[in-house]
Amino acid sequence: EKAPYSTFARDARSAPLVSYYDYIIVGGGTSGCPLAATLSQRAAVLLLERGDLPYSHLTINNIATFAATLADTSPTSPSQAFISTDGVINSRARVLGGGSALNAGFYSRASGAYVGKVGWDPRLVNASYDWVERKVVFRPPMLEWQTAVRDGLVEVGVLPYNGFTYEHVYGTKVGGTIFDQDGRRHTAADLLEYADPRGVTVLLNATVHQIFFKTQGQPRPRAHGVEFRDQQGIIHRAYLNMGPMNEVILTAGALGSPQMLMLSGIGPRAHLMAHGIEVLVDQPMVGQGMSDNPMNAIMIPSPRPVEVSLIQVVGITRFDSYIEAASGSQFSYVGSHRLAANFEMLANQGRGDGEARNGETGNLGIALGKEVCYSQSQPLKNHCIPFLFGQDASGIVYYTGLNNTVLPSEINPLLNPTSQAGVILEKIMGPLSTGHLELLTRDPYDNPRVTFNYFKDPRDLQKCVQGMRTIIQVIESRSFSRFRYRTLPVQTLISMMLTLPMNTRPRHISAAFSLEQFCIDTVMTIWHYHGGCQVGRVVDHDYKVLGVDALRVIDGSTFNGSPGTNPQATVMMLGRYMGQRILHERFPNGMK
Ligand SMILES: Cc1cc2nc3c(=O)[nH]c(=O)nc-3n(C[C@H](O)[C@H](O)[C@H](O)COP(=O)(O)OP(=O)(O)OC[C@H]3O[C@@H](n4cnc5c(N)ncnc54)[C@H](O)[C@@H]3O)c2cc1C
Repeated sequence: EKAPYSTFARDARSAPLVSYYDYIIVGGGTSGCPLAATLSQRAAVLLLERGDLPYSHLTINNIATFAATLADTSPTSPSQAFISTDGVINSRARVLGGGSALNAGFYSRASGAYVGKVGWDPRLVNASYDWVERKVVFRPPMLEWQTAVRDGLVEVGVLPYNGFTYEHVYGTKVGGTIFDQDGRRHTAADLLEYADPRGVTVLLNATVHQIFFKTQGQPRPRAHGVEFRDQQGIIHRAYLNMGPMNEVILTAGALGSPQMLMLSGIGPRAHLMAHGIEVLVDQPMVGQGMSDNPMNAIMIPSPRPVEVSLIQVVGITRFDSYIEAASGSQFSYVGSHRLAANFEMLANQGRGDGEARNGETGNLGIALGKEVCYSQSQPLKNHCIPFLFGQDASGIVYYTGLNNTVLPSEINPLLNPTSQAGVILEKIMGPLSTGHLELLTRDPYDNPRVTFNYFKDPRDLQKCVQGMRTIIQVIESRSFSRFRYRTLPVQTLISMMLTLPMNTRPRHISAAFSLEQFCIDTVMTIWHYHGGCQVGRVVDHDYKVLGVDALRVIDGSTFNGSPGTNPQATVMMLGRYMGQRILHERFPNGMK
């Protein structure tokens, strides 16, 4: 450790208009930070991040305010909301540390089989994981609610129980977390503490608009610099020093990296031309193979207090569904406290701003109100959600599932923030369903349009159904019984889920009875989206962009499948791993 990274990270407004480096890294995220720290040991590195320092945002720091960060949709939010064309509300990072500054903290390595399939060197992989773990990974506290989920998983046969381990092994385990014992978040930005401060410059609020290429006198286009803009819109240019080993490296994430390639002229010809972008390399695979592991969940109101916890336990099943859980006030799966607040406001007013539903009546004979439409609020603008609610004569708010099961608000954690609940969720491995990404505008600050095609492959749907069945068994297990109301059967919990504004997709009556339809209607993201610059399609096995020189992509956009149960361990590892490999290429005779 050489120095705290805040000593060499500064706002881009103070940067020179023109500067020169050996490596220019675009995106100070989960892989960009460890990569920059590693390369700085032997080269001059510029790391450009469009967001700010993570710890200047108070909500990032604290485990209890996980959802509040995602709910911040202001233009300077560290979390940039987007909705895929599938109608699933999602977030991408805009902050140093990237997704590791927003995420639920769970840390779990990729399997040996994954490492073998990708073709990584297992020794260097393990050393790189160790390097990450020494700085930012902790053992979670495992209090009562998480323990009940763990015991429930074991009771229903997700075996063996493997105790606390970072390894990816079948059965139930407790994994690592980037939240320390005080619930304080550590991020990939902390890995910059490994950097040599003389070798690295980190510029914040620096949005890269374009990569420059030399074409004259080159066998093929060669990256030689980037244009970035500071917060005031001032244009700066950074170029590579002379030298055959110097490179621009994209670490802008699964949305940012394919977007940046396209903005720089590498992508499908017709699409680039439609946006008036000069085509450098016609590369139809850029933006293809986008995948997001679907997440489905059941929320369980608890009669007893529960701890505030994010993911600590995982059940790794043999049918490729991973069961995880979170508890306490943050309710991550809704995606946003703001949605809950919107709903609460509308419910208390007893009206939505959408069309009224005609005189439907719940099973308690309460006249139910309207569906909730979001005409003002981002990111749900112009979306209606079939979310019915009503009030009885005493003014108590009720809400209803599609089969008209009415629950009083005191056991609805969304309406009653003081009540206690947890959520058990499942994510499917892979997934096999894929989609694509397209530019909407030429402004790198705007989100591209993304389609994930959740459950298009029926095998993904079957994994979801099996995962949901396991969740139901855990809820009904003896081990978990203290944390659920006996008066709320699972069927009611399922109905309750169908009322929550977790996505903008239509809900079907049959979803209350068919787990297939439930999976489709209530799909959410676990934010593990990846692809767009996949190995073998856009980059080679050394992560070099096909068809050009001096340009690599090293981040989640290169994955053909999400690694481990959750990807961040492997994304951070990959930054370190590739940093080491690039330095070995640069100094083949040794680092000294
Ligand atoms: C809410 C949430 C919860 C999650 N929970 C977990 C979890 O519990 N466990 C787990 O393992 N994983 C989790 N993940 C997933 C994990 O965090 C991501 O897969 C991982 O962080 C992706 O890393 P990356 O390096 O590919 O991209 P990122 O970390 O997103 O890095 C990309 C960086 O590039 C910057 N950038 C983009 N475009 C530009 C540009 N034009 N100019 C300059 N900078 C740019 C962005 O601001 C960002 O900082 C979660 C993710 C989210 C969002």
